[in-house]
Amino acid sequence: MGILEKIKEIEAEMARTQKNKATEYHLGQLKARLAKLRTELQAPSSKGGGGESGFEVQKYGDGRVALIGFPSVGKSSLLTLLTGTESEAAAYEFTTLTCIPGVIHYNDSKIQLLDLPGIIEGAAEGKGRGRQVIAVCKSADLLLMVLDATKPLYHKQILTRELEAVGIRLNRQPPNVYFKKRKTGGISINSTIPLTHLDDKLIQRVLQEYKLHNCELLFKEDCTVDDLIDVIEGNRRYIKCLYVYNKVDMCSLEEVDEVARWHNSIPISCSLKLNMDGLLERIWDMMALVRVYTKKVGAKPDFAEPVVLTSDRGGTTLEALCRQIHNSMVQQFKYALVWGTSSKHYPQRCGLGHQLEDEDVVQIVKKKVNTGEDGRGRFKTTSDKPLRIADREKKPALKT
Ligand SMILES: Nc1nc2c(ncn2[C@@H]2O[C@H](COP(=O)(O)OP(=O)(O)OP(=O)(O)O)[C@@H](O)[C@H]2O)c(=O)[nH]1
Repeated sequence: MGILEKIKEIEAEMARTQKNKATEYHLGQLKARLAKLRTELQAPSSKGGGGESGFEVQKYGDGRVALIGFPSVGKSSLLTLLTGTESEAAAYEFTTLTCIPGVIHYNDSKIQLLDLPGIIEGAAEGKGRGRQVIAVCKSADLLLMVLDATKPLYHKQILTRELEAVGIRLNRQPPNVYFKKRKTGGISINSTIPLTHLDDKLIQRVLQEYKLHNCELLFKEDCTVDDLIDVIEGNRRYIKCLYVYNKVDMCSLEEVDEVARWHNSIPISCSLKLNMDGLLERIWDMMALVRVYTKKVGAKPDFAEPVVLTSDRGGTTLEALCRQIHNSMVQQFKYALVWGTSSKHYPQRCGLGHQLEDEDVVQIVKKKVNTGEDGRGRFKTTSDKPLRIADREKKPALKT
């Protein structure tokens, strides 16, 4: 029996099993088995896995945003509007067949925007180009789920389910659980808070399914069995998602007003270029990019080209800034003077752990290089020993 058939069989069994206290353990075990099979399905060796030409686009800019949605919802039209990159848009479905990249220039930053082929129900199991599209989605910092405002609302649920099936969690934080596999010592389960959805027996059943006989689990929040499976699988991607309702030019004012009030949702119209500024603002807010302007001693800050930091990739500390400039900068770093909202006074003298905020100005002061005269008439070398004249004469002449 193939993986897909096994998945179908488990899904059917779960659908016909009544949910009650007595079946809870069996259902937990089935969920774990399903998660294992889905992970197997994602493996590059399995049929349809891995990359496909046209989908591997190099990362560019300060962050990556991917457009995901059903066919003909207006993804290509949106890419063209936001980036100026031509992506074929037509009234028929599946116009876009590969990954088309564009760049949004906003607030001195460059954000890569990817137009992807439309996906259909069953994408997670390899229907259409679903697997390739989803693989690209996993590499994005933000997803724009483009939905047709004139189509039924359950489209959002179908897409979310497809993404969940491949381990993408939208607008959620990883469960606060410490999990470590061990070689010996048996299973240790602890929690700092009462668990209302899990008990020892259910946890043991899930661990059994994964053949885990020696491990440590510490729950720091009230988790469900799905959270526990996510923690054990360890390959989940937690991505922010903005729900973009396009084609609102065909909706009534009341409907547009309602959409605008939903959480993480924004109404737009590509045809009428409606709310494009609002969309860019929301993308910017959700990406949470931090622009830092560097400055040399006695000079004005370089406002033309900021160093852009993100909390997801590398963090927003002074250390992350140093690493972005050059890896050796962390070793050379003595302290930094910071002007901006993150500093208590102007300028504030800060260490590597200081958290920077958007539009801060930073002047990095490096440690003194250990060469030259040390002020007492001695020559210093890196080993801090005086350089003898004999040593200096031994040095080879510079080649011209
Ligand atoms: N009324 C209306 N039509 C729109 C809007 N945006 C796009 N369309 C139309 O919707 C159709 C599909 O647009 P595309 O941009 O090709 O959609 P897509 O999601 O890229 O489609 P695929 O490539 O098949 O995935 C085109 O005929 C567009 O003119 C809009 O805001 N309002």
